[in-house]
Amino acid sequence: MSGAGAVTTARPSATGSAAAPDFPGSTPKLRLEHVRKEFIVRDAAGGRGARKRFTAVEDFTLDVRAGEFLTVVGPSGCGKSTLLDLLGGLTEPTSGRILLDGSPVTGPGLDRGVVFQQYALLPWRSARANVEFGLEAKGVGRAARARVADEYLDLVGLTAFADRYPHELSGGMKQRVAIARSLAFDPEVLLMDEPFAALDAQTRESLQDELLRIWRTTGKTIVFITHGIEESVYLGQRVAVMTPRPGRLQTVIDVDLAGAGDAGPSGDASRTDDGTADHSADDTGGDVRSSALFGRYRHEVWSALHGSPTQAQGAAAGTQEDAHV
Ligand SMILES: Nc1ncnc2c1ncn2[C@@H]1O[C@H](COP(=O)(O)OP(=O)(O)OP(=O)(O)O)[C@@H](O)[C@H]1O
Repeated sequence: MSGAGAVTTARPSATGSAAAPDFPGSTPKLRLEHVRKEFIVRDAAGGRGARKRFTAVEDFTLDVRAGEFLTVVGPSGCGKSTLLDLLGGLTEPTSGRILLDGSPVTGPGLDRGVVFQQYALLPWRSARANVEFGLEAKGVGRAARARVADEYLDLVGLTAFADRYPHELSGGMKQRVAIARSLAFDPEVLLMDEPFAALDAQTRESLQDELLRIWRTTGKTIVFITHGIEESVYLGQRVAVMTPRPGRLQTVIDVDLAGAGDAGPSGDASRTDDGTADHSADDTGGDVRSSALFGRYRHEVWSALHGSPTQAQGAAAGTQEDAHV
């Protein structure tokens, strides 16, 4: 672990180079290799019926190791959701490839759970029945479904609300159900697209802590999209910073919050083996988000998002990115 103050661990993106592995010697859980995504959109300037190519994601190369918590941060419209859709197999790259355990992703699968900003719960089903949904698709029997659903509702602290319907739950509770539903069919990877963006600040912070606890309990690989700098630093072991559209990988910042928010002279209140914030520190008075170390990481991500050389290059190249078709 790096000592407090040793913040800068960013590396430049692999843009334009051969896709060298981020973790030599081991197969990454997920690998994005020179991924580019274009959409065909209407071209208002080109006359009636004209279309043009629109590049949302450009030459994106990144490995995610098994059990890692990776956050992806970038400005609005930079292609974050597009990237998550690609990882989920909901859409295909225009060029480049995406590998899961070394095999190309060809579509959605039960090996990946997706949690969206909108809870996407079925309104006519109770919380338990919503969590059971993915298990039905997997052919799990009724009794086993109910048992697994209750286990995951317990994990997200909703045992007492298992029989409630979505309209009877708060926003935070609905998102907890959505997380339980994604975890219940035991995917190896959890893909989360700004899942807490619609929640108030206090609920968001408590769900961030819950998610870290769940991640530590389950050992899932998590890719978490956000436009919140603080959220990216608080949750991620690494923060992948994207440029404005077309989204390229600007840089990856390693985060080690070990020791941040230390509560007392012992200095161990928030130490974790994985370097992410330990919410239990809050119980002892530690406040990770207010620590100087957290502030330095936040500034580092902020600096990468603003005034980056790649941003200027992207703007300069803008006229070439939207080719007519
Ligand atoms: N199906 C589509 N067809 C055409 N353009 C699309 C499509 N999906 C996304 N885009 C465009 O691609 C760009 C990236 O969109 P995306 O939703 O991935 O960005 P984002 O970073 O998630 O944005 P936000 O933070 O605002 O949610 C946007 O300019 C968007 O308009």
